[in-house]
Amino acid sequence: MEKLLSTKTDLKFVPESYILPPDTRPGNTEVPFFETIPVIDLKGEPAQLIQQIADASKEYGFFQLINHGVEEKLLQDVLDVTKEFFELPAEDKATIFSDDPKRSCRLYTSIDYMNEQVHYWRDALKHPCHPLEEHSQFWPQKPAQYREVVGRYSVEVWKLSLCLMDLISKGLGLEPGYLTEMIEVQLMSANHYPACPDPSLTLGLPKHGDVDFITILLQEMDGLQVLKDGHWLAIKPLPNAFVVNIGHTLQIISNGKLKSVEHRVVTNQKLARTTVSSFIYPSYSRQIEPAQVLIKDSSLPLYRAFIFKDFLDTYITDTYQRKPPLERYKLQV
Ligand SMILES: O=C(O)CCC(=O)C(=O)O
Ligand SMILES: [Fe+2]
Repeated sequence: MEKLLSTKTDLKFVPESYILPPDTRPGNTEVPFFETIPVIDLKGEPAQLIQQIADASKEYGFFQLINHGVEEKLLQDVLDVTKEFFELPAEDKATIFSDDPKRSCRLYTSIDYMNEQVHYWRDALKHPCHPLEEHSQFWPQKPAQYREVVGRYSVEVWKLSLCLMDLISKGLGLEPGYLTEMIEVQLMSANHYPACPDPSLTLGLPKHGDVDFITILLQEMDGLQVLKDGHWLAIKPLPNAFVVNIGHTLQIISNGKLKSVEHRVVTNQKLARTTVSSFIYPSYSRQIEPAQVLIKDSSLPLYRAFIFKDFLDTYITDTYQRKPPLERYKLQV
């Protein structure tokens, strides 16, 4: 509990255990904005919308989404309530703090604090969301409006995920419902990156790709950076937009057509940053493999079949050892 960054006040220097080795330190965190990442209007003309999402997912693995139908007031309320959560007194946060990654609803810090060599400059509150009636009873009781606000938000994000899965299925030429039928799990992570005395030495999150189908990120200030042709570029915060990115599982199902792109989070010397990531998964027991239609159309499968739960396990081990997590599933073609 005393490990949480949000309960430490007045940090004047970066503690030794957060200083990254020179080869993974960000150094200068001021990088150019990624101006070419598409900004897609969900209210656009359907055929064009399908094409825009397909193109963005193939070329960049990232896009920003506007006119997505989630009310602005709700977006602000979610950011406010999550910020309030991290500002709660230590004794309130202690009730939900846990080092055990198997606990489904928990507050923790960094990634794997007990086992990692260097810590990351992030506290996180993580819990499942869908279906709401199964999960919201385990969410934090404070702030008083947390369950109500995050509950409404989760339902909206789930609806948006179904809509995006439908558009992505169509863009890939898969039969209707192919991807919507596969998604079952929605996990939310509220991330809090406090101001850091020296951002050149630390990261909020290291370079990684997401393991899921898609991630829907709510954010209001910069800090997220994407790797493009060996260079880091910053995602520009757009008011009320979502940042959407393709995860490893969708890269596999699309037989490599859609890209899961590596990204990281840098810290800020003056300002704390709070973001909300929603991860969309299949069921843990689901078999994952490249869609047959895409193989018939094009070439050979690039990945072998596996059970999603097993992939989650190897993703975690590989990521800790800084090995590319898709490598062990690749077929020789
Ligand atoms: O907080 C962010 O900007 C991104 C978080 C992220 O990459 C993740 O949760 O996987
Ligand atoms: Fe991520």
